[in-house]
Amino acid sequence: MVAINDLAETRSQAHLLRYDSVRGRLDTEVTVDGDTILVDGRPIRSFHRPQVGAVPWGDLGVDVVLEATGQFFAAEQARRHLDAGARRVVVSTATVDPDLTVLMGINEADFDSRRHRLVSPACCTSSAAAPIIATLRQNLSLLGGMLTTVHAFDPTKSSLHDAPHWDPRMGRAASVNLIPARLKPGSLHALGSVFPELAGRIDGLHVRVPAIIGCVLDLDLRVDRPTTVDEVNATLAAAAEGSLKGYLGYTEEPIVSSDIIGTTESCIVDGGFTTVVGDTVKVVGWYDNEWGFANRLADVVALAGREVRGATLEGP
Ligand SMILES: NC(=O)c1ccc[n+]([C@@H]2O[C@H](COP(=O)([O-])OP(=O)(O)OC[C@H]3O[C@@H](n4cnc5c(N)ncnc54)[C@H](O)[C@@H]3O)[C@@H](O)[C@H]2O)c1
Repeated sequence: MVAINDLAETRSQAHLLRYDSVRGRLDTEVTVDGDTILVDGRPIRSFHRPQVGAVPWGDLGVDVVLEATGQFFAAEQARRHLDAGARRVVVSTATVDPDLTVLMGINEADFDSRRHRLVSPACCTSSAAAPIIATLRQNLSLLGGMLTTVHAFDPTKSSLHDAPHWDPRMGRAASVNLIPARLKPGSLHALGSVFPELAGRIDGLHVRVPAIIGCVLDLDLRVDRPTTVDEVNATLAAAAEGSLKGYLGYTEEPIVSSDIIGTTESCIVDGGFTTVVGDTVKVVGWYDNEWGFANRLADVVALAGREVRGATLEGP
């Protein structure tokens, strides 16, 4: 890592790297020298520039910028990092207009370093649904779907008290409410772009709840032929041990959300809840919205950076 840009002062960034209320204390030396953070002796420059594209990434020799402020995920904004000299940009959420949405384990082979300069790994929820969809569509044609995720509250909401917000529900105190919202267009675009048969045929909502980390996904898919719980579970369990190992997990243990903190898969299917009624298959899966998704971000940053130095760029 070469540099960080955040509104927070350097000491505060270093402190939050060392101490985390969920993951505990980092077992590595972190010190500060002016506007440089030293992690195990390795220097990381720290900038504090609120405008996107204000850090001279080119001068710093940066290959990939991870745009993770939550403010600049639209392509028009995130591309300013490219104007500032970054070779590639990965946005940390689902967006409607990336050069490519990469769902690890599913379509990373589509990544073309020459054409794809702005890449999205989707969001934690769409990347949790994706390995289930990718697995079941191999055996069953998918006609449509609905999903609900019960999701730990996150910094996009007011946490402690009611506050003004463009979405009145999102402004309400997240620590004492269940707060429903529709899935964002970026999440739907991510799934529809990688699974074209579901474009316009999948939707849903998330319900933010007062848990610090952890989400449970309830995914209902309409399928084109009769199936059984055993067939669905066997297919998902096989993928978890085979083609999607590391991205999809499978359990029949009676777990709750605390039990998935620190897991690295995009989703862990809870086979005990799989249900089939008529042409509808319900699959339930757990995911760590922070550490699990951070692992996907790291995967996609590595993918975007891998060939960057040798790549010949197409277009501006
Ligand atoms: N938290 C999750 O579960 C989760 C999961 C998947 C994706 N995401 C996505 O990741 C993004 C960030 O989420 P987060 O939970 O890490 O939020 P966060 O609030 O913890 O982190 C955002 C950081 O960006 C900094 N920042 C804000 N505006 C800035 C600006 N103009 N310039 C520079 N720095 C700025 C903030 O100081 C903060 O440190 C969002 O797009 C979110 O949708 C979050």
